[in-house]
Amino acid sequence: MVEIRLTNTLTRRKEPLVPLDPRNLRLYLCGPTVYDRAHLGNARPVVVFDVLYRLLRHVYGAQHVSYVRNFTDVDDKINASALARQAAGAPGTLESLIAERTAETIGWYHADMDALSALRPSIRGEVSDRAEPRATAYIPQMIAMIETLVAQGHAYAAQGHVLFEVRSCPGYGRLSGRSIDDMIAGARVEVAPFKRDPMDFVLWKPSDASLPGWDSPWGRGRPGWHIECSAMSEALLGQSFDIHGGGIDLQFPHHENEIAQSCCAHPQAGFASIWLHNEMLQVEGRKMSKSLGNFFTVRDLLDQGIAGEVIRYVFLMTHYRKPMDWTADKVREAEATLRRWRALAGDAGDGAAPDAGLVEALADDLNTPGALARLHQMAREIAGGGGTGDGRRAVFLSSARALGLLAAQADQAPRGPDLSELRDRLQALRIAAKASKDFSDVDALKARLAAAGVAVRMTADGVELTAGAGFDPAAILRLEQQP
Ligand SMILES: Nc1ncnc2c1ncn2[C@@H]1O[C@H](COP(=O)(O)OP(=O)(O)OP(=O)(O)O)[C@@H](O)[C@H]1O
Ligand SMILES: [Zn+2]
Repeated sequence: MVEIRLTNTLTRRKEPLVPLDPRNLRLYLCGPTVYDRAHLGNARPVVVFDVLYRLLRHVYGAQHVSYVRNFTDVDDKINASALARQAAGAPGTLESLIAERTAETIGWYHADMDALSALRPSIRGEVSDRAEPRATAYIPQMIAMIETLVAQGHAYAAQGHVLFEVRSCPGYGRLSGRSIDDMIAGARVEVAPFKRDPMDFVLWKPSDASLPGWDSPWGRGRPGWHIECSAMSEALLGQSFDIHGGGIDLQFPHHENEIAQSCCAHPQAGFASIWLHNEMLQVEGRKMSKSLGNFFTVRDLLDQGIAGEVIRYVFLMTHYRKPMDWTADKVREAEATLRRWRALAGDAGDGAAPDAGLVEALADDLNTPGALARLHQMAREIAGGGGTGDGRRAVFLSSARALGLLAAQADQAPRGPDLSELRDRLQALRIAAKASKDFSDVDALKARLAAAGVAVRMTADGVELTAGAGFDPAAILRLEQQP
């Protein structure tokens, strides 16, 4: 079996991946906060971890890999953006504005990441909403974990908040490699009267009547960001799992705090064995970020006619542990290469095993530049002729596909009817209607879905859409394009 080696941020070494359970290799990636389109930087971890996910599926088998990537759909940035839209005159309650926006953003995220040929997360190979948990669906688990931390003396309640007491956690700072005192000196920690120590961070905070909130032992409130991932990873992957990932910007404080919470709640468990972090996509030497305003979205590039596969290739050109820039030269190189490679692969058959040298490059800490170099070499050999052309072309094609490149046209076209965006929209309208007692928008969308051959079933926890007889994809497309 191929030995996979990964650089573990926790130990700062390249280490062999030793699965806790080879029949269920478990991977958690911190997903997006859903209030806006993903920018190109947000797509880098998705592509990097998709390469890892594909490699794990190749080595261990798709049913033996679980990949969970969450949606953070409760967050102060989401609240602030909904409040701003309300202030600008958008109709509806804050709750309905938030529900609409998070559902819409999740639909955009899926469409954009699908365009980059990123496989959807799955649990033991099964793609479902469970593999992409929304934080708001796991509030009871978060409350239970906070209660455990309070009971074990690692957290305290004060003025409607619950704070994690950082100095109660022996290994705190190990992931980021800093002492608590250095962190206080270097970080912009929020000093607040209810904190015993400025480093203590929020597990739970109070919500006034105008903000989303849930009942808890500490009053109506909402979770802090860090506890979301600790609770969701435990619920779906267990107290110990193999790999936890994200961008390097999450190393501190988000991941340091996740470790503190999970390891103090379950001192006998290991939490994540390997911490894997991708470096940043930069613009003129600075991280591309919403707050700096130096960003463009994946959708902007797709709309300019740059193929998702080209964006993916540009990411693969740089090793994940190095910062990178997006340049027009790289785009030209990717487009020319992919055009040549498609022509070379021609009608090669599917199903060959990928080249061992390429798999070896990926197993060596996801060396994607090395894997691309191997593909270039294979392409030169095929172009140079030689008798066994067909077999070589089949290996070339499956090797490119191991990297998520040269997908079959059928894979790129939407597979069957994807009704998730419309389902999310109907659900958002329904939440809004419950608040406003005006169901006319819900009824109108239901009628249009029925006319397009879609059966609608409303249950206590959600909406189910199924394509029935008379399903009309063109009508669905028109519905999707209507605001
Ligand atoms: N410039 C970047 N390069 C690579 N990864 C990034 C970049 N910016 C954010 N990420 C990663 O994107 C993922 C989603 O993060 P999230 O939705 O919280 O974005 P964000 O941090 O709010 O973005 P921003 O920093 O622009 O506000 C995280 O894993 C984060 O590390
Ligand atoms: Zn997280």
